[in-house]
Amino acid sequence: MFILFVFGTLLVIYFIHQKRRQAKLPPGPPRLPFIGNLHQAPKDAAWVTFSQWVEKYGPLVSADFGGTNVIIIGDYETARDLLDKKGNIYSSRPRMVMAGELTCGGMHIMLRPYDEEFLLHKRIEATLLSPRASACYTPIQDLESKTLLKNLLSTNDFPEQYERYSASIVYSLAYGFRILTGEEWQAQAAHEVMKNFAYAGQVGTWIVDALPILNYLPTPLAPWKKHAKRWYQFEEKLHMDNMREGLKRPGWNWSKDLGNAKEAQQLSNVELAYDLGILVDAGVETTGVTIQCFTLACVAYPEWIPKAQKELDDIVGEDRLPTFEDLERMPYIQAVVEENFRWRHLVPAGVPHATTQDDYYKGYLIPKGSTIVPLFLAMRHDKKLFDSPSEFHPERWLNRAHVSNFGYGRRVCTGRFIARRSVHLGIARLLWAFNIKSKDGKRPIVDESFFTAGFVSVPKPFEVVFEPRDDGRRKVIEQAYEDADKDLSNILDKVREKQVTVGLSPRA
Ligand code: HEM
Repeated sequence: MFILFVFGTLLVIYFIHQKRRQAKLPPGPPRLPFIGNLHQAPKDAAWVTFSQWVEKYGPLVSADFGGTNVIIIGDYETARDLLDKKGNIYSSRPRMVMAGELTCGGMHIMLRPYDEEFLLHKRIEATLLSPRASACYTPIQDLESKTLLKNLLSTNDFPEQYERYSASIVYSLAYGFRILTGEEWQAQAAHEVMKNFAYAGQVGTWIVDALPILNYLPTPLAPWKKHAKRWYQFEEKLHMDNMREGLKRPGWNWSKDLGNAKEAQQLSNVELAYDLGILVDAGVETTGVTIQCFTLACVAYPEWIPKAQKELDDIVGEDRLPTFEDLERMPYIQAVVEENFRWRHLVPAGVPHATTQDDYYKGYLIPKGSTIVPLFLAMRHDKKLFDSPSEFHPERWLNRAHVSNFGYGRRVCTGRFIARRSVHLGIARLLWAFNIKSKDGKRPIVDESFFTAGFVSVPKPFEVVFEPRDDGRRKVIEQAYEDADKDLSNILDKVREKQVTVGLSPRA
């Protein structure tokens, strides 16, 4: 009887404490006892429901998904105040048992908690991804974008061509070999890895993500462990095979450089292979899908294209391709790139962060362990900042400071200096070379249903014709490709030399 009384009292105290804490949380949809908002947790296209909540409750929303406190950030100001300025609190990641711990063995840098180990891996990679190092990789982007244009003279299959472009840049850097067709076994296996990862990370699919304690169960009672083990083994083999290949290839590359890092000596080969493998995976889909969105904007809102092409023609002329140096002098093309990121970001719900201690913001409590959703879609379609946000208007960016397209604070995308150049040069050269038109001559109506609903949201298939703007340009493309140095080891050694010239000390 006494025990029951004590237990009951503790329960009442607990509920009063919870209620008090809840009262201090940011506003949000009403919660049910015990499950909170679990019944409203979106399985797909979470950004749609979250954006409705932001519209209703304001730029800081809280929800409770079965005990996980979720804080949704719906405008740039709040994102900067919390994720950038309070990076010491907001830089961890939510725990993902199935995707992070089991499928990737805890070695996926994007899913690592913010701790000493994460910082060690970040430091080792930083040398390869710094602004100065990234600026040395332009000869690879130059070759791959020439290859992209040449291929688009004979095919309109742009999603595959963009993926080849993005993949070949990072494979060249990481492993010293190019992706020439996309049919290579490494590219195919990488697809399998990304598919498995997406499935492993699917919200609401794995009970162990809701109840991590279940992970202590032995494998016969935990069927998810069998899937995860198979996926882990497949991915580990791919990353290890690629790294071994990279070490054998002639010329400088990341596999050799990373392996020689002083701090790398305390890491196993598998950890190093994972660091490289994740960088490569992170670079493929992101860059390719970003340029797909640009292509969709070309056919859905073509009004801006003549202005962009005029700027290209004024600065570059008809007889050569745009270069990296030209990009600096083309504010309209820069505005196109910026608008492209705003109009449709490939991760509309952003990549979640997590808090490592309680925090207060404008009187609201943000509890330790909260999942923080930087809701890119709501920020980019904020009507206070952008008129008719669903339309594509590069003009918005001509007199406005650019915003972050690569995340926030201490978890900001480490590949952004490479990615931005790949996207920028790719877009400038495509616009210089082609009239990009929809195949049936109609403008597609682009709304949410035009995009897939997974974590990475991709335009659904649409048909486009890449028509060289004139015969002279066709010849320029063919000649530029013909004349390009295609000896990758030679290019990589030049990349290395360039690094030395700008004062860097390559480790291989
Ligand atoms: C257009 C292309 C790209 C876009 C739009 C993009 C975007 C992002 C975003 C939004 C994040 C999450 C940031 C945050 O949590 O606040 C991220 C993380 C990351 N990105 Fe990118 N990215 C791109 C290309 C790349 C490339 C080329 C690489 C590697 C070479 C790369 C490597 C990474 C890594 C390693 C992380 C995890 C950082 C961490 O957790 O600390 N990304 N990226």
